[in-house]
Amino acid sequence: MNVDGRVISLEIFDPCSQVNKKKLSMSEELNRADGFLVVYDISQRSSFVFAKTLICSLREANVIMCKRDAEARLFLIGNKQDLCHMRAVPQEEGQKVALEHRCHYYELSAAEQCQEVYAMFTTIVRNIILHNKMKDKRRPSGSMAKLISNVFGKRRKSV
Ligand SMILES: Nc1nc2c(ncn2[C@@H]2O[C@H](COP(=O)(O)OP(=O)(O)OP(=O)(O)O)[C@@H](O)[C@H]2O)c(=O)[nH]1
Repeated sequence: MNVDGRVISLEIFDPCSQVNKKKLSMSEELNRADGFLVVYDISQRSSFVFAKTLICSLREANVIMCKRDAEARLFLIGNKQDLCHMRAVPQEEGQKVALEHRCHYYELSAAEQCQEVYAMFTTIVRNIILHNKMKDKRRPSGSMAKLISNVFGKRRKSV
C-alpha cells in the first residue's frame, strides 16, 4: 500500500480461516500483530455475536492491553452493507460495541466499495504507524535504559 508517500507491505493473517476456527488461538501471529480487524456480516446476527466474543478474547488474552492500545489497533467492521435490506444488526449496535471497547468502527461493503475499503486500510495503517511511534517515544532511550540498568545492577550486587 502507498500511505502518505510510503510504500507499506501488509501481512494479513486470518485466524478465523484456520482449522480450529471456533477457538481464537493466541498464536505467535496474534502476539506480534500491529492491528486487529474484527469483521462481521451485518445480515447475520451470529457473526456479530462472534465478533463481540473475538474482541473480548483479544482483551482477556492481553493482546490488546489498554484503552490506548484499543483506540489505535482494534477495528470493528460491519461488512456487506449492500445487503442492508437483509440487515440483522443495526449500525447503532455496532457503534455501541465499538464505543464500549474503545475501538474504531466502520460499516461498508467489501464487494461494492473497494475505494472505501482502501481508505479504511489507509486510516488503519496511519493509526498504527502513529501508535508505534508514540510507543517508541515512551520507551526509555538507549542511554536512559543503560542508566536504569546500571542503578539496579549496582543495587542487586550490594543486596
Ligand atoms: N453481498 C456481499 N457479499 C460479500 C461481501 N464480502 C464478502 N462477501 C461474500 O461472503 C462470502 C464469504 O466471504 P469470505 O471472503 O470467504 O469471508 P470470510 O470472513 O473469510 O468467511 P469465513 O470463511 O466465514 O471466515 C463470500 O461468498 C463472499 O463473496 C460484501 O461486501 N457483500
